[in-house]
Amino acid sequence: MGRKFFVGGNWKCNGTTEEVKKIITVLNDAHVPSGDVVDVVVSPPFVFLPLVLSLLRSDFHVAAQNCWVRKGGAFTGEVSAEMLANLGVPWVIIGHSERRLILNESSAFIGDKVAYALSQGLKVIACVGETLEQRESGSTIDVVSAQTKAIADKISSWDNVVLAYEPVWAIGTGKVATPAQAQEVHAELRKWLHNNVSAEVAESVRIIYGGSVNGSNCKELAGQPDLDGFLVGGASLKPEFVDIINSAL
Ligand SMILES: O=C(CO)COP(=O)(O)O
Repeated sequence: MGRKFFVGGNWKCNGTTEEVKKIITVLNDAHVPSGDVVDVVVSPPFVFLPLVLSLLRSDFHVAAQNCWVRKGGAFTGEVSAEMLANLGVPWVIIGHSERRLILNESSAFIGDKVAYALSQGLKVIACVGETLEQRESGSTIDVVSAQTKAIADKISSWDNVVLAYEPVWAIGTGKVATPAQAQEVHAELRKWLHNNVSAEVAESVRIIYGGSVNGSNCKELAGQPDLDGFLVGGASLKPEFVDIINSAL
């Protein structure tokens, strides 16, 4: 059984009600492969989740961009995994580099979050990726392996996890990883899973790429054997997101 292609759209901290409605209209009108061929998941800011849940076509799914690390309670400003489950949000993005680097979330904290979100029945898009400095010093594989280990240490099943490789130097920079650069890291991550989790998990877990993916570069990236889809930032707010979904074919 092959791995089903996965295309996520991370809207980050963008959008107004009117803009959200426009994006949804484009997505709802789009001709794309069936849900048997590709999983499409859009991730609006928390405040727009109910609107997106109510308007979005039923073959596309919704993700939150973060959630709290434990059960909710006295944690001002946080949104818990239970709340997302209660709202009917099936997916959550955890460990995005913007949270690791700007909000100082550690790998151990992210591992705890992934484990808690899974325990509440959510599916997780877990992100890893190296900075430019780390790439230039030759530590890319060590960095992404350690980030993956911090997650693997806390979870007992990878069934509901998609791993997103997002090199920090490629995010929002227009500097996309070459297909060969992406394939090399994806293959190493799969090897890490094989050696440290199991052969079955290595074979079945989808490893998706994020970082300056657009309608023009997606097809070549999608052709790489260990690349099972995308996590798209900027281009997920534009009609070309539909072209990226169609790169699944
Ligand atoms: O961070 C990303 C997706 O999570 C990628 O962002 P860009 O596609 O804007 O580079």
